[in-house]
Amino acid sequence: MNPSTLRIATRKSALALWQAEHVAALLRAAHPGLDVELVPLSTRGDEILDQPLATIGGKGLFLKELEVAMLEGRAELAVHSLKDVPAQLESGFTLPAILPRADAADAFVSNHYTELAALPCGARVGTSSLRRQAQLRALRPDLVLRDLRGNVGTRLGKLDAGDYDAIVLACAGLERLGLASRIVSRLAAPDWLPAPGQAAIAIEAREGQPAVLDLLAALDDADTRLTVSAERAMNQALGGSCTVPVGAWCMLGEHGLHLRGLVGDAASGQLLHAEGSAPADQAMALGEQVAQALLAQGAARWLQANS
Ligand SMILES: NCc1[nH]cc(CCC(=O)O)c1CC(=O)O
Repeated sequence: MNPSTLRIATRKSALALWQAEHVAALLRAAHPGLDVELVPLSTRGDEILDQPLATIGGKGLFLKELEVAMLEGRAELAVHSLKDVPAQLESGFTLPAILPRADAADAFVSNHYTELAALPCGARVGTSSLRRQAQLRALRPDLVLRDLRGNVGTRLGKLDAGDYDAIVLACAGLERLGLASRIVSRLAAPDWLPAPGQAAIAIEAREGQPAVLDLLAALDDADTRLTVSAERAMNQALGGSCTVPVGAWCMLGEHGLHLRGLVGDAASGQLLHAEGSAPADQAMALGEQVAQALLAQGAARWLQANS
């Protein structure tokens, strides 16, 4: 029997609510007559704001409460930023749809400087992401990196208050919130790598409910699924979560998939790079192959130090 209502569990941040509303609108358009509602919830990841994310640890910090809501029958699906979704899902859950990817680049955001290279020696740059810190240190060892947590609006507020000379955010998040004008320049591949899955929105649901999964699968974008699968397979083979300094960027072209990966050390700014190509149906194997190439260069010591 087809469900007549779908309830979407979502975090309450402006970005999460935008993404959940976006999915709701797409579901209503794909399935006229279907009733789609939002179920906004607080998660541990939203509440622990006084510690750097990397030290709180715990994969899926933003997912748990949403998964509990699905297990308790308070929601049929959850909407996430794919980069916040651990490579290994909780058992019993699946991702029936991955939406077409937005701009996966990071954004250099500043009120005084036009790009990273224009920052004066010793400038204060805000980011709590180890991946961003490692790449910033590699390019500009002279910068003073400072932790910066909170949702997108909070981070921009701290920049505007003068706490930082520049901050780094995801372009996709700024664009979704109507804040694209804050993007001063892009930090993009191949010089700079995003997080695995960055800029893709994922729908999570429980396995074993074919009628619901069918409705959700209507929103899946096959090409995005392929590229992010390679990125996530690489991250998983590195034992990664969003708290380790791993960057990945996969492109799909006429000749198949091309994946670039990096593992960095946020403290020293040392980076290890690897890349590889494979036919489009070999996304998982490509991810594992690039991960092996990074491990062969000694990536494991940094991954362990941060797990
Ligand atoms: N870590 C929070 C988070 N998770 C997803 C995005 C951006 C949107 C996306 O990547 O889809 C952001 C904000 C940011 O990193 O600036």
